[in-house]
Amino acid sequence: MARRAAIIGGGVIGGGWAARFALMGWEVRIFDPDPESERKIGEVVAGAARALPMLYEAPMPPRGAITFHATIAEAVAGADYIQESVPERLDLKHRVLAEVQAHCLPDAVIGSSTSGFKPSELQDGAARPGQIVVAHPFNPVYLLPLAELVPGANAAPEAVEKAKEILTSIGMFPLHVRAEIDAHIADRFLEAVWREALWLVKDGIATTEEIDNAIRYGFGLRWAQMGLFETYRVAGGEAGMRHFMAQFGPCLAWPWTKLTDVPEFTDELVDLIAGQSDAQSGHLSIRQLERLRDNNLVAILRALKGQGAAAGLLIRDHDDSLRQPLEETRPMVTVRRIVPVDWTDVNGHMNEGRYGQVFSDASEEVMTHVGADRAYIAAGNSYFTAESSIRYLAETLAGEEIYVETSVTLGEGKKLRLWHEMKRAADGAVLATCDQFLLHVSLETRRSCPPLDHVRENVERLARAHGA
Ligand SMILES: NC(=O)C1=CN([C@@H]2O[C@H](COP(=O)(O)OP(=O)(O)OC[C@H]3O[C@@H](n4cnc5c(N)ncnc54)[C@H](O)[C@@H]3O)[C@@H](O)[C@H]2O)C=CC1
Ligand SMILES: C[N+](C)(C)CC(=O)CC(=O)[O-]
Repeated sequence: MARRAAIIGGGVIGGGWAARFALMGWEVRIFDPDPESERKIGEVVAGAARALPMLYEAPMPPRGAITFHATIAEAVAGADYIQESVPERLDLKHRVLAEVQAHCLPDAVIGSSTSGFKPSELQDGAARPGQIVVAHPFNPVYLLPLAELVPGANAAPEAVEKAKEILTSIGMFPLHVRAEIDAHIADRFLEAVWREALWLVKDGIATTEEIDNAIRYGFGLRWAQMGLFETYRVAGGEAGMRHFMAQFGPCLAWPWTKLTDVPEFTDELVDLIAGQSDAQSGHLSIRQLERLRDNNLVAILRALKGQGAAAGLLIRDHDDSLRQPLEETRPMVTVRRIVPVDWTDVNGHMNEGRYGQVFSDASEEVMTHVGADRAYIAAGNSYFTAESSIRYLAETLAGEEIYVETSVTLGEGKKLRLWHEMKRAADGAVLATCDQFLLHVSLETRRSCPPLDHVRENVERLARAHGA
């Protein structure tokens, strides 16, 4: 049975949480007094359903149901995990948390999305302070894995462990923040960057667009893959961090930054920033910007996944955990996936090279299933493709769900022949076929040779079952 999450407050952040939980197979119950919330969350979920599955090669779990409820009591009933995402006001958060605790299971985890409040401030006066933690996410919650998990001194260790288990299971990276401070780790950092950016605009040094360019063409790219310290270690050359600090440390005493001096938040400053932002991006709607952002994030995260680096490594491991063993149907469904944005070409459809990749993934699934898995390959045996013939029958677009049906048409000694049909999930249309001939090889001699007995027997059994 699907696990149940409750989302209290379904705005930008609550909607993102709802989408991530539902797309990871959780039943989601939402409470938000805004009469428009169902429509707004529907739009966030639609964007998430397009973007999140593109990060994965494995099929996503069946999507959990999202339902809307008239009271907090109804929404939190029976929930394992509750995420509070109401506006950033302490009195409101206290009232909502009290209502949640009056009706939820005593061993449910209650996470708060608060960007700035400390957990002890939220736990203050609570019926069961040990149940409440800060789980601070990043927008868009359905794509960015980080959740700062701040328990403070009062959260129960079981609640912290349970929160880590649940956040990890939905593909997030719970960063355990050991000491509670205002704004946790990441927002403290972001506020410093924001403060400097406001000064630069206010002083007429740079426009909003120039500042964005300074980030996205340069250090923003470095931060996504190495963060700050590893980046600067490399910048110190062979002598590393010590040299970097000796060379640049003294600059901190120079008047390069405004340090903690905050610009006055006047209507004039708001008009200046909002006006420049309109000039920079006003030709695009927020939904268009969200789509652009999501496409770029998917492409960046997939590139990092290919490298097994930073957040990409987390997604790769999560992807592995979502894989299900192949079922011996006739034919076998060897691939089920969403076509990611970075697979399309100038014609706006899936590039022909990616068809080869899909069929290669399908044959790898067959190999794993018959016992020619990673351990078998590491021991020096494998299959190489000797010939494949692909027919491209229909266009395939980014975001479409596809699957491959595979039959073993020949399994005889070192010969293995597979017939793949790639289909569109929406209507079952055949998009492409592939007739693939593989030879078993020794990785030592790089020449063909018979497979080990268990692999040969499995291949022969499948060929008999599937018929020529
Ligand atoms: N927007 C952002 O970039 C981020 C915000 N956060 C945090 O997430 C929380 C929510 O922020 P947003 O989603 O941006 O705000 P938002 O204004 O988009 O959404 C807040 C939602 O709470 C609902 N709400 C108001 N009173 C409520 C009540 N009594 N019970 C249930 N729902 C109620 C509103 O109708 C609204 O839909 C805040 O604590 C914020 O600090 C965290 C990370 C990023
Ligand atoms: C602006 N903010 C403080 C609400 C931002 C966050 O809390 C995290 C984010 O997504 O940038």
